[in-house]
Amino acid sequence: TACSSKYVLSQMHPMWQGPLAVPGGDRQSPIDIVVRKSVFDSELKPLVTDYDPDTCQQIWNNGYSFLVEYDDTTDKSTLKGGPLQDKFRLCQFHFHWGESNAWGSEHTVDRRLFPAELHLVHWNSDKYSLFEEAVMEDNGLAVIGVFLKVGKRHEGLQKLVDALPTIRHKDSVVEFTRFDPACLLPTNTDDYWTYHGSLTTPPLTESVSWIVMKQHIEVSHDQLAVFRSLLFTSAEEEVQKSMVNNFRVQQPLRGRTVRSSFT
Ligand SMILES: CC[C@H](C)CCC(=O)Nc1ccc(S(N)(=O)=O)cc1
Ligand SMILES: [Zn+2]
Repeated sequence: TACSSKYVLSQMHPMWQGPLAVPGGDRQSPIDIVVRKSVFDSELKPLVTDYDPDTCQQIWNNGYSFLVEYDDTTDKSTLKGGPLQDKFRLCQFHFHWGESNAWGSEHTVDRRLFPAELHLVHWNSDKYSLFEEAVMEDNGLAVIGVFLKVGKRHEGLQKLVDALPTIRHKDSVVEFTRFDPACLLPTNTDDYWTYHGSLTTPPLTESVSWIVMKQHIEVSHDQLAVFRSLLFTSAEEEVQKSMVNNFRVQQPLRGRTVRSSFT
């Protein structure tokens, strides 16, 4: 899909972590969510996700994370409600993780780090006709963030974990069908924080309505270990580098308010 091919353009080695010159740069992501400074907003609605597993197409290693991509040529897998005024189309989901269980998430809650974080990426199909248009607009994207904790095995995740050894190297892709991303959402999707931010990898465009779930999901130690068996490097490269620590450091809040859907 468009979102995926474009994503490969933006794949960068984590070395870019530095303060890249970003237009404006006053609404960058990720951030630390300071719970006691978040503001309850009673206008915030429950999230409404409507994902069709038949739109799942492929899974691939883009040299920074692994992406599960969805057919976003129709409104078959959508997100609406929450803080959003429009309908958003799912185009892909991916994760960020650490080399150890002590860190790996991009967002933090009162400075608390999680071992990994899931991002479900959607674009505003009411206002734009293509992902790459939406990615440049300030209300173009909506990304749901879900924290992962190490605990019991996540049955729904296992199908995805089993596919990872087939895409160990950068630019490898395999067909991946009939995966319902709703199984990766926590049981409670009514409680979330939301704020206006950016993509967390280049082009770092400030086009994202972030929706960070309060409730985490659990995955097993072994499942997370398979994430770490992926490689940043392609098959040809002599030195193979483990795909770990593919997260961006927290960015300044710059006066933004984080709203909460719960008290
Ligand atoms: C013109 C298209 C441009 C290359 C964007 C391609 C893309 O989809 N990038 C992307 C998506 C999600 C995140 S995150 N980690 O969820 O903030 C980071 C980067
Ligand atoms: Zn991400």
